[in-house]
Amino acid sequence: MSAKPVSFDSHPPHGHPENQGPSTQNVDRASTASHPPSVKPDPTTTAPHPKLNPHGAKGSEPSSSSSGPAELSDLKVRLRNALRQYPDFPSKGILFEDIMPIFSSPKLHADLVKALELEVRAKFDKTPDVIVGLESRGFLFGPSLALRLDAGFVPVRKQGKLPGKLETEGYEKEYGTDFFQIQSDAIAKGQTVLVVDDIMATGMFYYR
Ligand SMILES: O=P(O)(O)OC[C@H]1O[C@H](OP(=O)(O)OP(=O)(O)O)[C@H](O)[C@@H]1O
Ligand SMILES: Nc1ncnc2[nH]cnc12
Repeated sequence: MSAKPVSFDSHPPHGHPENQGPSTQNVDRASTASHPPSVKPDPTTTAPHPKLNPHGAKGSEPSSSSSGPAELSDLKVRLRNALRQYPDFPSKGILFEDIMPIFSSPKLHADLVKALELEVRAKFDKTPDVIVGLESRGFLFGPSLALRLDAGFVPVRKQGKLPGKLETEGYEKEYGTDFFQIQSDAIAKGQTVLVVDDIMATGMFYYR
């Protein structure tokens, strides 16, 4: 439905040409479910998209009466503060953003799904028919978001994992090369698709 990635975080991705400086997050702060992070104002929060349609297309009614731009920006602050940074992992020069503290907390996990739903509804005037999740960490986000949007879920997997007729595409990553595959009949002609993943690092997969 869009060739351009929609970033949950409005910072350019790590390693992207627009983001060669140090991380804007606290590298030495470790937050966990049992030690929740402090909430700071989010200077990167943007105004709601003009296409926001609260009564629009399929499955477009957010599931909470308190949802909206203010709730979304609050959720983004909490989620960003839950990330943990590991410098020089898995190799020197990489700042690894660990998303797992979000999933170890039921509250943050619920916040994440809610925020993704609100973001999609704010960004697009029609919800997607299919959510495509990229292995591995895209699988943490895709199925729960698909349920919230009344969409199907289709996996894109690393080479050699899917049976049947496949489409294959190679891509460069921040620390390596890999191949993605999808089943050829997984998406029907005319369906709108939203691709979901955990993080843009170099953005190579999206921008090439
Ligand atoms: O912006 P890019 O440079 O393209 O990098 C981002 C990609 O790299 C990671 O996948 P990876 O295959 O390393 O890990 P995973 O299997 O744990 O998801 C991450 O999950 C993104 O898919
Ligand atoms: N900097 C990074 N942090 C977390 N996951 C990644 N996958 C690729 N680059 C990454």
